[in-house]
Amino acid sequence: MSKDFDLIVIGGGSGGLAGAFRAAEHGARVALLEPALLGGTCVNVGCVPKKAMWLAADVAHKLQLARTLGFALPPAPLDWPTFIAHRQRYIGNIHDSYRKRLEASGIALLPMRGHFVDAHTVECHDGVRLGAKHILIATGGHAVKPDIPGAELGGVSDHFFDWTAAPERVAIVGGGYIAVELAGVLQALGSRVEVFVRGPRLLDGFEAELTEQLAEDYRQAGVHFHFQHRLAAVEAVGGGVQLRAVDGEPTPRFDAALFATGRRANTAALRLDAAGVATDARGRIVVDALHATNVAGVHAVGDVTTNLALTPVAIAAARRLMGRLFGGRSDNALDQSDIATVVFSHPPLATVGLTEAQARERHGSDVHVYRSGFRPMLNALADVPQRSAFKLVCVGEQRRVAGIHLLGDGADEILQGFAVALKRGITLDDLHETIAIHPTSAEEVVLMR
Ligand SMILES: Cc1cc2nc3c(=O)[nH]c(=O)nc-3n(C[C@H](O)[C@H](O)[C@H](O)COP(=O)(O)OP(=O)(O)OC[C@H]3O[C@@H](n4cnc5c(N)ncnc54)[C@H](O)[C@@H]3O)c2cc1C
Ligand SMILES: NC(=O)c1ccc[n+]([C@@H]2O[C@H](COP(=O)([O-])OP(=O)(O)OC[C@H]3O[C@@H](n4cnc5c(N)ncnc54)[C@H](O)[C@@H]3O)[C@@H](O)[C@H]2O)c1
Repeated sequence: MSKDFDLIVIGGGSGGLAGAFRAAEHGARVALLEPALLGGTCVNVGCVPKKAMWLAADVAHKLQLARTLGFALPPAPLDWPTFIAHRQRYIGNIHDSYRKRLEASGIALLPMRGHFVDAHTVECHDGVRLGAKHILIATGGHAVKPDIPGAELGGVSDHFFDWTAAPERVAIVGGGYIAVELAGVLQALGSRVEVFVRGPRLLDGFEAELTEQLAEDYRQAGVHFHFQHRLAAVEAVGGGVQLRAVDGEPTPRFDAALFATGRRANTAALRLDAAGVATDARGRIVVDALHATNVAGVHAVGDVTTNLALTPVAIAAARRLMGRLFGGRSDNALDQSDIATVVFSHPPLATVGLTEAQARERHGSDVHVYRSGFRPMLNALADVPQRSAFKLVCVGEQRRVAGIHLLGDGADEILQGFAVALKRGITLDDLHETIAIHPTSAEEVVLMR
């Protein structure tokens, strides 16, 4: 049996759903294949449950501050099952709203996997073949563990979201987004956390000064770091695990270990060769600025491609693409420069544009850096030492703002508006001409000199 559509979308995560909805808005007949829960990584085992856990950790921090400031609160450890019930209800509501929207948009949802038969035909898991002029691949990625003995004894972020209590002692391997975010949450919710980083620092690609400050904040909160750690094996010991380094040194026992060592594109099961779709050495689909693959009619967005692996990037790419395919827009490439991003650490680290090192590489000595270090009022009131660190990177005689890097409470919410300004090419003078909002942390951004 074969059924024809204008568009077949493989994968119902951030990019796939955005593409399906936008194509249907433009009047396209759309089929969407998704074998698992609607919303993909972000909704089910990524941004959403992660942010929920981050909020729980934030409440734990605030309770601690409240006690210091004189609120007569008894110790209040988190009851994980209660919180998880709230978290999952929230996620369930997202599933319901997607399902309703798919129905209302007339999108055919097929709850199964698909793979290519040729560039215009997808075979579903049940053998049904679908044909379409356009196919969008949006199959995302999955967490990978290092290829070392005992790796199966450790979990990945997906497993973290199944936990119903904080383990007493946790080892986290990795120094990127997920390692830093989960370390912060687990520490705040009562675990003793040790982080094993193979390099010399956290969060490569982020502003080094701020990541050093973040590591110091984590240390003060009780997190232990092991930089330049060369992991050789994970071993079972006394109902838990220990990590063994290349030099033979074993760690003490942990109740659980999590790998946060990167993700790989979900391309292996797509039979891309049947359509002739090219991938890079890491299995990611190669796309041009318009999200076209090397095969006419086959497109790809999101984590399955070489783009930045962030939900808003997948969504924006899919919407642009559908505008071009079905909305009559001709050149509709996504501008992927200066994408703002936040690491949901404690406190959060928000960044847009060039770091100082990147700016110096591009602009030599014509780089001007402005800093602000201060204690947010709540921390000062409670006599908590944690400070915020803001940094502006400007270039040229005009002092065009090329990078904004904010570490501190509220940074996650402050950055979005300044990211618009940076993309519009503002200068330091523009910031200075803006009257501050007082008393806030955000005002520091317009006062740095
Ligand atoms: C722990 C964690 C936290 C994160 N936090 C953030 C954050 O705070 N902010 C942010 O912007 N990004 C965050 N991300 C990244 C974000 O989740 C991804 O960038 C985003 O989900 C990518 O969307 P996607 O559509 O490309 O893929 P996905 O959302 O992964 O969706 C892919 C879908 O394709 C389906 N699929 C796979 N193979 C097939 C097949 N053969 N046939 C049919 N369907 C298939 C899968 O079941 C899945 O539902 C986080 C990621 C993780 C892991
Ligand atoms: N707040 C957010 O927006 C957010 C949060 C989580 C994830 N994400 C997205 O998901 C992606 C994946 O996150 P991630 O943290 O898994 O990846 P990542 O690329 O950010 O970090 C991976 C880390 O693992 C280390 N590593 C890799 N292989 C290793 C090995 N064999 N042994 C030891 N360490 C190893 C790397 O050095 C790096 O520190 C991110 O790059 C980001 O795009 C975004």
